[in-house]
Amino acid sequence: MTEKALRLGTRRSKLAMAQSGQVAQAVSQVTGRPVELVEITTYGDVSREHLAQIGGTGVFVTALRDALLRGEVDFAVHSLKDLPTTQPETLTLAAFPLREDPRDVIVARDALKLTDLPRGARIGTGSPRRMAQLNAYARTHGLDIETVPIRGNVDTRIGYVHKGELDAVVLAAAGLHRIGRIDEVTDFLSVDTVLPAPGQGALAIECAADNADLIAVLGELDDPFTRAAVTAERSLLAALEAGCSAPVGALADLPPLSAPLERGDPRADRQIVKEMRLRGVVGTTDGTRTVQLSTTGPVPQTHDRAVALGRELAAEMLAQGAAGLMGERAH
Ligand SMILES: NCc1[nH]cc(CCC(=O)O)c1CC(=O)O
Repeated sequence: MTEKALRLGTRRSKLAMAQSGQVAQAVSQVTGRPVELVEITTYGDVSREHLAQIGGTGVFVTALRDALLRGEVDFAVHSLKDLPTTQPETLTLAAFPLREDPRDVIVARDALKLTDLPRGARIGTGSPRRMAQLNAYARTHGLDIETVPIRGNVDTRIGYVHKGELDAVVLAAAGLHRIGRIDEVTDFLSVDTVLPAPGQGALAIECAADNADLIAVLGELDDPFTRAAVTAERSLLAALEAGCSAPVGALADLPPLSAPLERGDPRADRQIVKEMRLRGVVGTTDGTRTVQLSTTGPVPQTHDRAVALGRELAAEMLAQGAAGLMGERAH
């Protein structure tokens, strides 16, 4: 007997199709059921011009969630960094699969790295978070660069470099990896230089909150460390009351080791490493003022502890004046 296919609702952008396809394969493997992609088209897909005005990625998330709530699809895959921090009660994030590389990267002309860019180099990014941190880095490291606001999908953005309109653009490693263009990266930016967006590099698999059977099978794709990390990062973002386009960077990862690793050292095993470091940053887009803090402790073992970790770091950031740096928004 052939089992009925599970329906995965997806946007039709190249990135969305790539990540939905990858998750579809994984889900089909754990469930033994075929997974069928159902393309959800929104006004935002039809008109890029209007997307800026109607509110960025929010429209896509809303359209996917409407399809889930109407029962037209069984589950959906989101780029976590594009997902609002408020979760509707009727829907559940059933799995956070193992996170992809969370770093931001540069695609530059002539294989240039960030520190090789010539005086006056123009770097394209529409993200106030990236602008703030790149400009702050430039100020403290004697780099003379200009951040230029751009928008559009990954192809469009890389196109600015190929056409010679910009010296470099900033993108997420994860997106390039998923669409098979990671080879075009000319510099992987250290997270000490640019902290990624909360949830960057992670996907979230969402389904109806009352579908216990589906939640259970999707849960097999969940990576507990990824879940703890992104929950803390998104809690930090929510506590800073920042919109998705605000200049907030956050990353929870393994803390640096106090001593170099030897071959066979058990600390290399993530199961044995029990510590997590959470870092957060906010700054003005011109890079003149930033508040960056970090905290290290045991990997939170429950949702509530991960949420508390993010809130605590946000509270410390607010106490150091973070709120005053968050007035700016992307256009
Ligand atoms: N805002 C666009 C977006 N949303 C998710 C990704 C891919 C990276 C990810 O999944 O975190 C990107 C592209 C980018 O920032 O370069």
